Amino acid sequence: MASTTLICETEPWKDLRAHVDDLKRTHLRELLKDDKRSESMTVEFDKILLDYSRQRATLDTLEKLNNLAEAAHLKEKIDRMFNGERINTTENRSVLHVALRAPRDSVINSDGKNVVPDVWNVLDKIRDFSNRVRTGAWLGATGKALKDVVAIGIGGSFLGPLFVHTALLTDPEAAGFAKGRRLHFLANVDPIDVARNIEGLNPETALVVVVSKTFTTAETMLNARTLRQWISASLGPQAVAKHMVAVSTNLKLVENFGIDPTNAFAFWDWVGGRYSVCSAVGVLPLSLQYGFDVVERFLSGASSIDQHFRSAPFEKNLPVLLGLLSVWNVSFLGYPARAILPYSQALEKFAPHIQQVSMESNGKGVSIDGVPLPYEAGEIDFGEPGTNGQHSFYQLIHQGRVIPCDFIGVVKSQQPVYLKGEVVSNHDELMSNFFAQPDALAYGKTAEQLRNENVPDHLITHKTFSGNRPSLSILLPSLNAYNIGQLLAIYEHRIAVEGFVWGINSFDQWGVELGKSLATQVRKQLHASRKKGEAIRGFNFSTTKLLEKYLQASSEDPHTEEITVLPKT
Ligand SMILES: O=P(O)(O)OC[C@H]1O[C@](O)(CO)[C@@H](O)[C@@H]1O
Repeated sequence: MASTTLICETEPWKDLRAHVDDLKRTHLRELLKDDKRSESMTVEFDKILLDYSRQRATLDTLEKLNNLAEAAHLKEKIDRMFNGERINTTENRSVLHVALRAPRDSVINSDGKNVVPDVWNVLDKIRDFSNRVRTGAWLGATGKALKDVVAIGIGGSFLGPLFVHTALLTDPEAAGFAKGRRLHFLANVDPIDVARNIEGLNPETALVVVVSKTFTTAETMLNARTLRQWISASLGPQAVAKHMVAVSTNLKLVENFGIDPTNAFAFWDWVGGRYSVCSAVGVLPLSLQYGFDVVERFLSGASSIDQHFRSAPFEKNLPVLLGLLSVWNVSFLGYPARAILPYSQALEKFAPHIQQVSMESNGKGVSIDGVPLPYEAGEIDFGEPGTNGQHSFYQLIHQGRVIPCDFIGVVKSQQPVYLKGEVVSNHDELMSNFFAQPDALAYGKTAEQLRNENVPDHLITHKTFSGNRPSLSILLPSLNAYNIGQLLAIYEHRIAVEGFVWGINSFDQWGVELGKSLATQVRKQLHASRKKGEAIRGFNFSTTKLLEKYLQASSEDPHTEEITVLPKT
């Protein structure tokens, strides 16, 4: 299995390449006439329905994709991940986010050690701490209950928890447990984000959770120092112990920062940042807001998909099917992007989260063995909840670029409304669009149809829709904590499947390092120019001029004088 052969050199890849021409001769209008095909392109697991009949694929395509999975050793790679092997080779780490949501009695080994008891130790500690904060057994320095939590973190230490929080906000059960509490996220190093977060916030009732896997991320650490100052300026430095806690793999740095290690919640280097929402990264802030029991249901949902992913045959395996179809769309049909279109406002932060999971994982240019890829890996993910997206970028999807779409619908609304006298309930209105859009994309509208509708000749080409635009539909039974966990895990594993087939390392992210080190050089220059009037040196003409302009135009702003109290917004 340790082979350096690129997947594009295998027979199944070449076979799929040749097969593209067969597909080019068909139109989705034709493919969708075959009910048997459509029926076999529908899969259900744990009340989640996946319908991929609107993919530009035949049953033959699926068989060929299955051969590709075999050539890529997909099954072995999935097993190696679950077995805790160090599949993140460039960082020499195992990839075990599945252990974060494994039932208490399961055994998942990393380096011969069962990591599940460690996971549950932290979960128990979170259950206890969040209960104490929520019940008022843990109070702030002035004796007040802590009702506002500010989670500071960026990237994976932000986007996943934000997605889950946003999805739970309107879930009636979760909302009931969150009464009187607020959860805020501070991610951007832009001081505007600080200003927005502390607007209307009283440090006496605020708990700051610093979330950083490394505890070295520049943005997070500056924001943490900023809020530490906000707390000490108002309540005194001794208040920090009551008002700041941390989540990290680097407990030494947490202590150096001045946070009591007993108030630090650990995770492990076998959890990638973008796969960390099921660790204390997400579980702590979410438990503080909704209570641990709700979050535990979220973990169970993710775990149910983990088990399905590991054991279901590929033809019934949701993440595997989704992953293989994505490879088909990107590598063979040549579509570089994917639109994630949830028909639920509760999922408004799902696409931004998946953007990181997918694009940081699979945005790679070399194979896992370091060989430059002669094919593109990764895809551009973006999205908006329907129907907002329909009034924004759908025009491009319908008549411009071909972008495979994921339509995600929910059977039971979190907040049903049915007004007297209306034709349908508000949720049915929303879902009418969920059902209509995939067909509009697939079938399009022909000139002949338009003529039959007496559309004037000069508008025929403008109103013609080519159709033949692929999509898939995922229908969830509802959107409670359990289903939210399932949805998350389906996408996490789908993205891993894509990476496994492309033969890349989906679990490192060297690409973000260069920008970070160049920013360090700029930071030094800004300091030297502002404090010592040093000339700009070591940058190209363009950057030098931009820096000069910036320094000159902002010389009046508070860059040189240190402030001790944050300005009021
Ligand atoms: O949790 P940390 O260590 O602060 O890192 C934040 C983010 O920075 C990255 O390393 C790069 O964007 C992400 O992978 C990670 O989620």
